[in-house]
Amino acid sequence: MADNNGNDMGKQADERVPTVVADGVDIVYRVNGTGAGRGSATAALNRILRGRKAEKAAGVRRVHAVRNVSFVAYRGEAIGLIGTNGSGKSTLLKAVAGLLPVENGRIYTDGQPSLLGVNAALMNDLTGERNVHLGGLAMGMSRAQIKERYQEIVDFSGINDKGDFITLPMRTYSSGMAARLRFSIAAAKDHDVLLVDEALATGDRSFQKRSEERIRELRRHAGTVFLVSHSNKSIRDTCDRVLWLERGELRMDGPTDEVLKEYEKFTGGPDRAAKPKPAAKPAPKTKTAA
Ligand SMILES: Nc1ncnc2c1ncn2[C@@H]1O[C@H](COP(=O)(O)OP(=O)(O)OP(=O)(O)O)[C@@H](O)[C@H]1O
Repeated sequence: MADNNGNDMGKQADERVPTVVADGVDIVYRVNGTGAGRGSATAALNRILRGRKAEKAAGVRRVHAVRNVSFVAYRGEAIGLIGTNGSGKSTLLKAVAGLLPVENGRIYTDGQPSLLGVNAALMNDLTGERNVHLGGLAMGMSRAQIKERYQEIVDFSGINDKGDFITLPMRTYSSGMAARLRFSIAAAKDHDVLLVDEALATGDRSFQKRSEERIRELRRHAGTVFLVSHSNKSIRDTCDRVLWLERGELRMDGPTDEVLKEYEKFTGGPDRAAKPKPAAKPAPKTKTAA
């Protein structure tokens, strides 16, 4: 049993395998064309040649999205990333995926992280079927593996539940359907580090449940899963640890229940998704004027 000094925790940590280490990470966006010299060739040249000093003069605004964030993630963990809008969750996830440079600090990863965002790019003009193949190849699966998993992916996505949609271009899908397909493709592979950005929020409840189960499975297969979500319920059901970001700073890192308790105090109560849904009631009767 763990004592209050956390001795047991220390022992456990020694046995665990770190998969992501963030060490004092700062991430800064630069937004061009916000002031004088906007868009001019001289301003662009200035930015290239004179670097940081000239940034301000050339109208470059810096947005400091993540500030001095450090944590260690271990194999087999599912970690929720929470925080109010604009607190830096997606930015941090992109940096862990290697898609954004860090300004200061370092991010080390063991294995290949894969970012699965609602915006993860598939080709809108191609059919769902072609996208399953493309997505699979992009994740490093062989053609034979994709063929073998194809039906499983389509079934999991539920895209064909209401007709033969998988042979239609993705642009004809609703946003929820597209998100489901993206998640299904990504979830077909066992990832070293899987980064999920709000993908569960768009699906309906039964799809969310399947996805949560798949996340638990991925964990069992020794990967690490990060899940960004505004649904405290999804976080509770899927994650055993939570990182809470606020204004780019890591405000809390700990067991899900502890962190969510503080977060809910901060935001003024549990989110709507966490509350039991009232049974669907017929709309209140409005007396129609005869
Ligand atoms: N491409 C960008 N260029 C400039 N600033 C950006 C860019 N993307 C995000 N930001 C800024 O970085 C900060 C963090 O944004 P981020 O999208 O990481 O927050 P988030 O916690 O994921 O928000 P949400 O819950 O609303 O999705 C915000 O202030 C945002 O305005």
